[in-house]
Amino acid sequence: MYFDFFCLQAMPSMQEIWNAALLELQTQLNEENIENWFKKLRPYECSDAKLTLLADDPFVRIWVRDNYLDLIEEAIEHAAGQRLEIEILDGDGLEGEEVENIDVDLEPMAARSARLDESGAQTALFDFDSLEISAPADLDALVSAAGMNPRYTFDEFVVGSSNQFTHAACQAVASGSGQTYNPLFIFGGVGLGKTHLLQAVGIEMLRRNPATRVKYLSAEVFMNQLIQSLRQKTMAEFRNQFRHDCDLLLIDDIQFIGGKDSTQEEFFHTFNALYQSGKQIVMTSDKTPQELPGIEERLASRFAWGLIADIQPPEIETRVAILEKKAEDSDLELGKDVTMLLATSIRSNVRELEGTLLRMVAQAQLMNQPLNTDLARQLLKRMNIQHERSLNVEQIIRTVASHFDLKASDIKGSRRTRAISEPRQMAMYLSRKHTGESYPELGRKFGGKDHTTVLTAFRKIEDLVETGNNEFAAAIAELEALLLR
Ligand SMILES: Nc1ncnc2c1ncn2[C@@H]1O[C@H](COP(=O)(O)OP(=O)(O)OP(=O)(O)O)[C@@H](O)[C@H]1O
Repeated sequence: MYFDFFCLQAMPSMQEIWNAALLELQTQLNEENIENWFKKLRPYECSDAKLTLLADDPFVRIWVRDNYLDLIEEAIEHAAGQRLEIEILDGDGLEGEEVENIDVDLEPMAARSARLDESGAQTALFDFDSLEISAPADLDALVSAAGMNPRYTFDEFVVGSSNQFTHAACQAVASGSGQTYNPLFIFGGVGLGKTHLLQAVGIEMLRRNPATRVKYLSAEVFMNQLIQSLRQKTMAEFRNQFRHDCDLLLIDDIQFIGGKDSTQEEFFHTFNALYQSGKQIVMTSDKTPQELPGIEERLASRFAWGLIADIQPPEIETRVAILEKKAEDSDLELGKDVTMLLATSIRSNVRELEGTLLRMVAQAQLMNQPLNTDLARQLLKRMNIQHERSLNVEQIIRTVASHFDLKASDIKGSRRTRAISEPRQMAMYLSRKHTGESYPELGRKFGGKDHTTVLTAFRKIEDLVETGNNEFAAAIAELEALLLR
């Protein structure tokens, strides 16, 4: 067997293969992972087909086997030049080679690869530009190891006018075409998808190049790690991990460092070091840099050097699309009426929208009932969620009348020409659906009609909309868009 190990024309030892694999893993996983799992393994035996590693701690053995085996196999394949089966055995009582110095060279693999390519003198073993993560499971492992949620991808994000600018900026950064957007500063209200987009940048960069050293953390975690490093006198390592061992820094909720002077001081130097070496920084916040309370001017001005992008609460079409996507992803069947009811009840927080949907579905299942609008309305009431803006019958009558060039008195009157009776029936349908008032009460509000007239109108329009009658469905959708905006 011939190993091309870091361009040295010699057979590498089992220890060298393991060291090289660890070096590659170091470029993909954070230090904590390396310390907790990989430094606790040692190579034991190597044949043409198999490399055996030992772990003294049974938990480490099981955890690594269940979570990182694919990654190890890939790293070993790159190091050894061929695929080997990896086996992890209980090391208790077995002698293995101690792994002493895996930090032989902290220069990132990608940089090493590029330097060697440029010189042309040698062939680099690792070509990260062409390195593709084949199985999504590998990407998921990288993403989880970086502390991110594999679900927070661009694909899972529903784009609407409230977030399309920020979404586009994030995509530009992730594809490397947004080099002037440094830093990218995302701000917006609670639960609107800031963290989702922030992590989507990291996930996309890892997908494009698994060797990217992505650091994702909240500003609070940054501060906690800083305090711990000060206590444990490990500041050099703390600084290194952010200032040098990082290609992309994703900081969530930067507003947290407001008023925390030492954290701001440290972050200021981290920011400068990364910025000067051309490394991308993306931050999220609940306010613009200038509005952040307790943030030093020198930091606030730096935050505004690149691009500031905001996320607004989603408009009705986006709320509906988000609900449909979440329902589809969870294999849930959600009627159009229920979707609309939820989308009109929760307007300003996507997290709440998503959470309420899942709770409602779970409760309907527990009660063994289909999730129709009546049950959904009851559940919303029980969850103490009111329509954020409640519609009343008068408003609906006026809106329908003006949409069809009629007067409110036509809708409430008794003329039965089609041009009037159809809009009247639609107004009755919308009133029942969006106010939930009883049929007799609605009859009174529609000019003293019998409750069966309202009931018949409601059922007729509901039927037409559900069976996909385009003319009626389109008219109702237009009216709802007008009423619920
Ligand atoms: N446009 C969207 N498409 C799909 N899912 C979304 C969208 N916006 C938000 N979400 C979902 O809503 C939830 C909350 O989003 P996220 O945590 O990113 O909000 P945030 O703005 O960071 O909130 P906070 O201000 O509380 O930190 C997540 O599950 C996210 O996937």
